[in-house]
Amino acid sequence: MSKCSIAVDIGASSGRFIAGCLQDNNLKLEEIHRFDNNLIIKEGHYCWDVHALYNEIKTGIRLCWDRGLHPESIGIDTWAVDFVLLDEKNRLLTDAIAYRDARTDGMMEEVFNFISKERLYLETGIQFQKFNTIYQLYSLKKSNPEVLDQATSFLMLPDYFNYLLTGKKVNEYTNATSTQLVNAFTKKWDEDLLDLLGINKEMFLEIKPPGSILGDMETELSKELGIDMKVILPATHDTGSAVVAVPEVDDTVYISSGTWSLIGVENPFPICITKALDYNFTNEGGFGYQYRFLKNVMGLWMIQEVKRNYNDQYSFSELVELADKASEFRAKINVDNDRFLKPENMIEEIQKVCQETYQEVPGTPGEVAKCVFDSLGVSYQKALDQIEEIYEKEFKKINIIGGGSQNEMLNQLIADKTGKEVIAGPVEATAIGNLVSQLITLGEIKDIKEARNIIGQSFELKRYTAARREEENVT
Ligand SMILES: Nc1ncnc2c1ncn2[C@@H]1O[C@H](COP(=O)(O)OP(=O)(O)O)[C@@H](O)[C@H]1O
Ligand SMILES: C[C@H](O)[C@H](O)[C@@H](O)C(=O)COP(=O)(O)O
Ligand SMILES: [Mg+2]
Repeated sequence: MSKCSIAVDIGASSGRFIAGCLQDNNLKLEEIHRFDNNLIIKEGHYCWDVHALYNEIKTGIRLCWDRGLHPESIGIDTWAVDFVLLDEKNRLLTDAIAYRDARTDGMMEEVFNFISKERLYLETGIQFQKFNTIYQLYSLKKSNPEVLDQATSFLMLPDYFNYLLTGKKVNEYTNATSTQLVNAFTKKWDEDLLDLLGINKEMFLEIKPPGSILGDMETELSKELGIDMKVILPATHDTGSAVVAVPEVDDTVYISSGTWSLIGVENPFPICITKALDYNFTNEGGFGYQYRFLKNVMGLWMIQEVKRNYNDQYSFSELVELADKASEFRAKINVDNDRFLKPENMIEEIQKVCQETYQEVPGTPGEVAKCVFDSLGVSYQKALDQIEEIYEKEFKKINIIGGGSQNEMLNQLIADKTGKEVIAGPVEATAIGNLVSQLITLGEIKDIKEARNIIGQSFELKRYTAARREEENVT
């Protein structure tokens, strides 16, 4: 009987608990639990409800027991950059403040007083997003320096959940790189940089690569939940796990399409050249010490907020249908403007930008949704052009993975706009990448090459070619 594993994939909009095992060289999935993940406000800051999320993890483990499953291991992944700090008694010193919180406004510019943007990029290879951990910690140093002094453990969110399950504290490599505090070449915490910023470097823990076995679940917890499992580190940055699940990476640009759209390529070395800096590409750590040369595009966060602004009156597929019917609507916006990171009302923000740029203002839900999808397409095309400029080559395929790969209209739009073959799926790429990383560690799968072959034959992949080639300028 082949060994089974559990992937806990907690994205910025929802979490899922998926069991997976090999049957006749196919990866069979069983969804055990799914839950929403919403920002909460604590003491004036946007936060993640880590207690509620940990309870969802325990609920999922109990449900495995109820279903008579006996998984060998469990692996947890979440979005990047966010963290908690523990004191010497392992008590929480901070809330899990979210990357969309305003506490990092202006912090990046202040950090440049200590280290130039160019040097920071040369050393870390990480994109400049105002919410990177480095700027969150700098903000904390300014507002509550005593908290940083008391901290003995810096744990990113998957690290924290792993600690709650096992009592062991490490930092996993792929997620650690998203902090912009790991040296892209040594793959270690950049202690010179931490000293430069006056951030307590003692609290950073050993960096462990994906595939590492962290340990067994704490005995008491196993008794409480009825199951004992190994905790294995997948690429705990969700996009790192998603990229593992790209069935064919050669000659392929991937778009990990969820709350964010992460558009990039897998690369064996970091690309820290000026053009990559100017275009704000990142070199996040990947499975097997590959690099994820990619760019963040605002993503389907925008349609999530539009859906919320309409009081969830429309499902995602209904918004896509309405957008498809609003075919005459043409206004487009720059989705990567920081004003879309956390506006009061996304619909009104989109309408304001259309007014400011003297374009037709979207009024109906279909027009609003079409504006979002068309504008995402423009941003994807721009990023693709930049990737091909830096690589000095044309990529043949685009593989869209994640929940957004279910958006058939957007898939076709990307094929039409780029003229490339678009492959859509797997939908649950992050959980699948998480699972195969565990199965490789358990010896069920030989390596990532074999894993990708198995994924390619286990899941339906839809293909789109250009119905019509579109040439448009970015507004
Ligand atoms: N049936 C559907 N049709 C079109 N788009 C969908 C559908 N279901 C989900 N989506 C898109 O997938 C997105 C969520 O992707 P997912 O990978 O689950 O996000 P995350 O991991 O960030 O929580 C939603 O914001 C939505 O735009
Ligand atoms: C804040 C980061 O850019 C973000 O975590 C991104 O890297 C990411 O992984 C988002 O994943 P989702 O599944 O939440 O879209
Ligand atoms: Mg996700």
